[in-house]
Amino acid sequence: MSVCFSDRLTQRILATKSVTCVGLDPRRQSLPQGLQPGEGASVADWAAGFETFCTEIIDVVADKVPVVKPQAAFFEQLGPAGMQALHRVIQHAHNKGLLTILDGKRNDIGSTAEAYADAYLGAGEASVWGSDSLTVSPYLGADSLDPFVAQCDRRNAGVFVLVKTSNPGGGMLQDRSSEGQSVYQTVAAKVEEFSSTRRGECGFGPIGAVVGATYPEQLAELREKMPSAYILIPGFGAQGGGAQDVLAGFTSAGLGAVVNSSRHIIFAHRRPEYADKFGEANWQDAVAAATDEMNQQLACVFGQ
Ligand SMILES: O=C(O)c1cc(=O)[nH]c(=O)n1[C@@H]1O[C@H](COP(=O)(O)O)[C@@H](O)[C@H]1O
Repeated sequence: MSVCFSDRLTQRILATKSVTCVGLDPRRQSLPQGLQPGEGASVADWAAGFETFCTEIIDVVADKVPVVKPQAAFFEQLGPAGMQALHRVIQHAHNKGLLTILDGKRNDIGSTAEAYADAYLGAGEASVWGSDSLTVSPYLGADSLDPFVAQCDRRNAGVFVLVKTSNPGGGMLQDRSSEGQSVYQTVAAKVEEFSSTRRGECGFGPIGAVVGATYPEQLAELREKMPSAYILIPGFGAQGGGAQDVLAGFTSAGLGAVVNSSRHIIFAHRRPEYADKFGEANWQDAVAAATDEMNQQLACVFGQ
């Protein structure tokens, strides 16, 4: 890959006029009936169902959004068959021109983190996964992030470091203060340090941050503290975040962030407002409608 991750993301955002990230979180019990393999099905049957589900979603949203975020956990639940499905889902997204954020929230001590970085962000035959970017945890310290940053440099990959997560309990650690600074502020400063020396043409670097839509005040604060970092904003839709909550994450040109929604888009056929209109058999149309709706709700970021 010859172009910086942040520039590739920016190009896709401008081309699609969308800041929506569609989260691929396949859950057995929520799959459309037609894709549920039935009683006594093997994990391989479920993996096939997940793969069909995710690739069909990709086909629907490929021209509507810049990026998709497969959540590794749901594929890992299915063992090797699930991991192979995940691999093919990532490839399918790339074949359709989408960027990928693999949501694995990985990390370990530096020497092991190197293996994670190589596994998920490596290139060609060296990597089974070859994702464009990966979510990573900062809780083993700055040296644990170095291998991921090195991989960003080597391969023009990207990472999103957990800074202020969307869940209610995240504050237990992230809001803790010492020496006048909270943990999330300390992590944000590190992210900015990494990205500020690696800015692409768009003005942002490849080391991004995760900040939940459920914390709009902190999002505004963190946008200011990390002017060089792309922000992945989860928590839109099913977790209660709305367009007004995420506005502060963007620059006046509508750049610098992408907003993830998983359940509200991929299982839109189960939402009352779409269930009657499309029915379960037309779940792909519900995905398209929910994606269009989110794009419309977020169109305001371009006109701030
Ligand atoms: O890293 C993430 O993507 C993430 C971070 C965070 O703070 N909160 C959060 O919800 N996520 C992920 O974003 C997705 C949210 O899914 P929905 O609540 O269904 O939109 C899930 O895959 C979560 O694992």
